[in-house]
Amino acid sequence: FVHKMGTAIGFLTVSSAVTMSAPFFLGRVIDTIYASASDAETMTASLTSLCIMLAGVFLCGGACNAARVYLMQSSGQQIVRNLRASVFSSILRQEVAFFDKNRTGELINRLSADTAVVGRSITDNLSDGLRAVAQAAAGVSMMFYVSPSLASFVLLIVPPMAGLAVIYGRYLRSISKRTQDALAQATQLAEERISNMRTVRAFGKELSEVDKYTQKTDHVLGLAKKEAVMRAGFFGVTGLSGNMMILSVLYKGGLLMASQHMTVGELSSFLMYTFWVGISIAGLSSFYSELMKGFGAGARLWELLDRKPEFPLNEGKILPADQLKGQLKFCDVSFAYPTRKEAPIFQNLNLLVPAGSIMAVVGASGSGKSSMVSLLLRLYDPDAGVITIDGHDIRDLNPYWLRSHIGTVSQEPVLFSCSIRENIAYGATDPDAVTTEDVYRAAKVANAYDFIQTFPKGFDTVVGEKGISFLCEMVSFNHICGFFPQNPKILLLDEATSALDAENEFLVQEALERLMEGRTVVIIAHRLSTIKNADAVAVLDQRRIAECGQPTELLGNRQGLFRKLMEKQAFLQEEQQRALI
Ligand SMILES: Nc1ncnc2c1ncn2[C@@H]1O[C@H](COP(=O)(O)OP(=O)(O)OP(=O)(O)O)[C@@H](O)[C@H]1O
Repeated sequence: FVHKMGTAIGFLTVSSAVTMSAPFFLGRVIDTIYASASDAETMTASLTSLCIMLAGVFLCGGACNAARVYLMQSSGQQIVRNLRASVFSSILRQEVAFFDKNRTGELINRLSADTAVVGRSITDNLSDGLRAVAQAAAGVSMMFYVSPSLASFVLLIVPPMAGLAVIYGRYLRSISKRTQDALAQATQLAEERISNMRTVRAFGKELSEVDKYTQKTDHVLGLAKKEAVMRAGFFGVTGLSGNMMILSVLYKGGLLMASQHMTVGELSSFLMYTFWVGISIAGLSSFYSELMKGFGAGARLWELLDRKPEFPLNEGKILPADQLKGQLKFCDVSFAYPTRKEAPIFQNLNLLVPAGSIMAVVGASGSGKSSMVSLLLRLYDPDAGVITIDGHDIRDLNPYWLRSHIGTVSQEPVLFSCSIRENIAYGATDPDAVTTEDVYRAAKVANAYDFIQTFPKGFDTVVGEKGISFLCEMVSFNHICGFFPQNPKILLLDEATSALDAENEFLVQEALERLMEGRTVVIIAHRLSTIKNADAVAVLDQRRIAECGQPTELLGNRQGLFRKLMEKQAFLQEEQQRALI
């Protein structure tokens, strides 16, 4: 990169030198024409040779300029690419709580829009800016060389213009940050509504959502208009002062010519230099505005790039896999989600899941069943207390290692929009090494093979529908279990309630039961059959485990919470059946 930039700056120097020497030589051409105007033959000869030489020099300058633009642009695109990769990597490293606080739309906006703004500001813009600086400097020097007195007169205009530029730059920087923020909010709104389109449609909110989005974009538009007014004012003033400058050069230059202090060629050269300096200053001011915009967007990016995730990603203790028994223990665990500190989910929760046993967790909706799973996966850390696996605090363990030894099947698995085959292989350590046979074998273990074959495209079906994705997750999970060395000792299952039809549900259930053998299982249970087959049931209530014991034992306690919960469920099921009839 440094090498490329160095070469580009070399080309820039040559092309600018050629450009900036042009007015000087053109002045000479004019003087030649003037001096030999009466002698046509001499004039033709000297004019031809001068013009041929100059054309060669200009050709060289043009080529250098093209090379500079190419090099700058390509290294600029390289910077944008690297920036995008680093920002994406930094986002993916953050702890789960970070994603509760920062919405997807906003992060996507940083990844696409902010990187583009920063990219533009340090690529094309930097290249044009450097050129403008070089040309302005050379132009001013040449102006002094041609006529020091005229130059000092003209340059009186520079200090007030510089002051104006500084004020304008400051304003632009702040407004650009506000515009990017407003844009992020609009993107976030759009992202949420598009991804929850079903809800929007169900409530018939399309028009009001369009209104809301329009309001957000109106805000962006308002800011953009303010920026436009500022820009208009600034460019108007710079344009006007440029013209005034030329006018004053002609006036004062004319007087100097009259007093024989300047030739017509010198005045022409000077005028051309004034033009060049004017153009370069205009270039500098747009360079400056783009740079300020880049700083505005960049500030948000650096913030993200510099952010250290609260949890390590891949450091900590690794236990020998064959020694892992899978005993799980919650000791006095208290926890509240970082975004809702005022609403604790657990307070002094205690639970022991012996190695190799099946623990069904039940509780009312919102009692924190899924939160227990999140804590076990170390997506969040408890505020107090410890969670251990075989007596080891999970905070001391390597999170990668921990998660590779815990198999999870969630209620609503979100898969990527690729084929079932690719989704099945996703869980593997090296998805590229997974063969078609591996995929089929995994599908068979999960009882999903026949089901998947019923789709017209079989394993090449692109995942989307809920039922299909659930089965795929099953298969991918089996894959990890059965064919890969990790072979998770611990399973965390969030039992599906409704995604499948009766026949497939039976098949999935059967596959799950086969998988549970010989592993420690924590299952968020919704079915009575699952609960009855578990070794123990834990009932979550009031931020702790209210009851824990064998299912039959707990059912025996008529006043117990479990019994009440079950009665309610049985009642509800009866109601549902009656409604169906
Ligand atoms: N990421 C989060 N940030 C803030 N609050 C959350 C988050 N996830 C869940 N909660 C809240 O924590 C509480 C417990 O949620 P949790 O999903 O663990 O309950 P649950 O028992 O699994 O419920 P359900 O049976 O409906 O899935 C709920 O009030 C929920 O709104």
